[in-house]
Amino acid sequence: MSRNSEWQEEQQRVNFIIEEVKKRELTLQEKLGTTKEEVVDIRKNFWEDVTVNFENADEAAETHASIKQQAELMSERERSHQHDLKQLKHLHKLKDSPYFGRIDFLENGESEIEKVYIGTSSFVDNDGVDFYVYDWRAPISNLYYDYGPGPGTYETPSGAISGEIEVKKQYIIRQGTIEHMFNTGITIGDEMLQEVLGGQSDTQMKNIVGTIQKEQNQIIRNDRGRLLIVQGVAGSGKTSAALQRVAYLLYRFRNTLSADQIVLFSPNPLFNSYVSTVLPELGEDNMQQTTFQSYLEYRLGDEWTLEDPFHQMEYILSSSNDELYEQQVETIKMKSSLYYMEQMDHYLSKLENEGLVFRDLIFQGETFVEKETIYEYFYEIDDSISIPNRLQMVSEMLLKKIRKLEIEEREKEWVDKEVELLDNEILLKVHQKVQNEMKKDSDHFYEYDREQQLLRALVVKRKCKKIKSAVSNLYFLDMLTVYKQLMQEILPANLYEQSIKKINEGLFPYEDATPYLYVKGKLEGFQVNAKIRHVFIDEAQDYSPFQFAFIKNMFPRAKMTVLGDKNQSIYAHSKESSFSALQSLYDDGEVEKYELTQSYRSTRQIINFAKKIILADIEPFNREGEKPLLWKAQTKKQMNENVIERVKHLRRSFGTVAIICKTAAESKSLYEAIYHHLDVRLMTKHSTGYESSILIIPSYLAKGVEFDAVVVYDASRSTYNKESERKLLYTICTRAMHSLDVFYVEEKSPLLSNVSKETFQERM
Ligand SMILES: Nc1ncnc2c1ncn2[C@@H]1O[C@H](COP(=O)(O)OP(=O)(O)OP(=O)(O)O)[C@@H](O)[C@H]1O
Repeated sequence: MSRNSEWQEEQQRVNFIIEEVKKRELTLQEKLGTTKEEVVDIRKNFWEDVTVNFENADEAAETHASIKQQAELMSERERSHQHDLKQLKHLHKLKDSPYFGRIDFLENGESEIEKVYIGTSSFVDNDGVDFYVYDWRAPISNLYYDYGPGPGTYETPSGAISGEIEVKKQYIIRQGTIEHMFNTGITIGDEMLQEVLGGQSDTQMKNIVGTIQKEQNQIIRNDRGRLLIVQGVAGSGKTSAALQRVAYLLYRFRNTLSADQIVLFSPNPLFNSYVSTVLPELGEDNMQQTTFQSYLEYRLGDEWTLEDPFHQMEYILSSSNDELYEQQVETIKMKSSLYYMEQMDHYLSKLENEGLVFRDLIFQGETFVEKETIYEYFYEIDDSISIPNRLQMVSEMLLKKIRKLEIEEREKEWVDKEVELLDNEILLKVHQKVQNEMKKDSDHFYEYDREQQLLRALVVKRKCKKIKSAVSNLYFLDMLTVYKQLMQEILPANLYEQSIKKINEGLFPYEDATPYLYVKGKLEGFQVNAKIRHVFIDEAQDYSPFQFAFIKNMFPRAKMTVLGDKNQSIYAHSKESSFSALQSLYDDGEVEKYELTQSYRSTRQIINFAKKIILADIEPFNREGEKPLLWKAQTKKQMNENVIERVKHLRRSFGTVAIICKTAAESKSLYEAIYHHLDVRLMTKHSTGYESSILIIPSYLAKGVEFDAVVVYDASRSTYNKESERKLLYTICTRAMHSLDVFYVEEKSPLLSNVSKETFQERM
């Protein structure tokens, strides 16, 4: 068949499918209208359609059954309505681009080749027999991602199916028109990827279902194991694989798993919004998204104002002259190790027999129960009972005491005064209550006395509310002192003193938050989240072993997918061994590991430059661009002028140009220096999104995100000179898709000394 007539035939099929989709949309819209009316109708007539009669037990049971039946009918209609709405969303997407791939598959033992078209969701003919389009997550679609032409096998619930793939094709269809069509081999074609990756960056991440690579597909579809670890170089598609994996799991386990049972921990709010459109674009609901910081804040409640990790980061990146700097870094490292957790466990086990610290219980400004008494109560309880259970028992004991106190207090003088201060509304309510009582019981003693009795009880009850809730929430345990004592026991004296000083300054140090919550959980009982079935941790190299262990503990029923790049770890607590520490928390058979070495984001020239910074093994994708430019200036003023000119030039070709500074302080001062000359936007830790434009952004906030052009600001010896900043510099450079410029004053950073001259061009 000539290429032209083949193209025409394919376009005709696309037209046919789109017509069918439109028809289905109409039918569905009509159905949706009817279901909606039905639901409104059921709601309106709910009480008319049930027979309500509570005269005797039989009638009541019948009433109950009738209400239940009616409620079930309504929720069934509502479910069907939701299902149809989702279906409509899928159809809407198919109308624009019904599919992106095709394989012609001859199943062993069959004589007819099946043409399997693959798109973002399935579309079946009216009889429900023929698949016009298969969902990319359907078992048969796996052939498309895992094989080229030749033999292929896919798994189904009833066993493996093998056969021969005769043809493998890819399409780019936009607004119903085939724009590109290729025959392709095992890797999903270079042409297609060139087309996708060569485009301009987006302020929102795109789905990659049309071009998922074989090694990414393994990660997306793996449903074995409890822990899946992905170590992948910058731009290798870890985040993409994670998001498509969420979509896959929602499809594969659609009867038992919903989006709100999945949580993604992401590095910062900007990243959160950057990835938030991928799942809706695939017709799925978004999973829960949070940052570890927000999660800690939520867990700490109002008890503390938590230092944010970026505050810590600013200190680490800009205060190396501080005399306590080394000590501070050492403390952070110590508190993030599993060794610290073990030491804590050891200390906590000693508390079984002695050493917990309590607070006096105060009522009306006076000590009601002394802490020593609470201590005695606690340690008198059988020590075979766990600490959380013993604390509960003490709490109940104290509540009993408070109830007794309540009765005694009613007779006290202070109550008279408080009764007088009660507002009229309450007086009226109590009066009415007494009137009602008197109707039922004529024998009742005097109305006035009864009213007084109730009012006094009410006043005392109100006064005791606070102390009762404090006791129920175990505030009589002095957690902070326990935690301080524990640090004193475990840490060397100098680190201990510094830690105490930091806590006393008012902000709760970030490095203490997880250990503190761990101790609290161990003593008071963990409030675990058993609803969550999958936890995803992106940029996982930035989590400490302690934090991993904590997350595992908090989500006991969840499987974990952990994605990171050891070469991008930028926090003081990060360790190369973080992943192996995490692995050590699982049995060998529970862990699945993958490595991604091919980078898709940046041009070959950018990767060749960046990989020399860390001497890593990265395969660039075959996409060409300009060599990075290194701009030398004699003064800072000149560097700023160079940046302004270059950015103006870049902006003519690119949508988003990011000027990446080392710290937030530097970003701000650059912004102030250049905003009169350039239309720039300053990104801060509070930024949740951006439009295609010129941005100034601190290094650590650019994590996980990408830009058309990156300008590395001030890569001078004076700014980047510590070995610990090597990975940061690498991370910054790998944010660039098409163009990279590095600016410095006088002498470039020694961290660039391994980068060979052939990989860049110099400018003065
Ligand atoms: N199979 C693919 N098809 C098309 N684009 C892809 C594919 N894999 C990755 N990409 C693109 O490569 C870029 C990098 O992907 P992603 O952000 O997922 O990588 P990452 O490994 O999380 O990166 P980093 O660790 O550097 O933040 C994105 O633009 C993504 O769309």
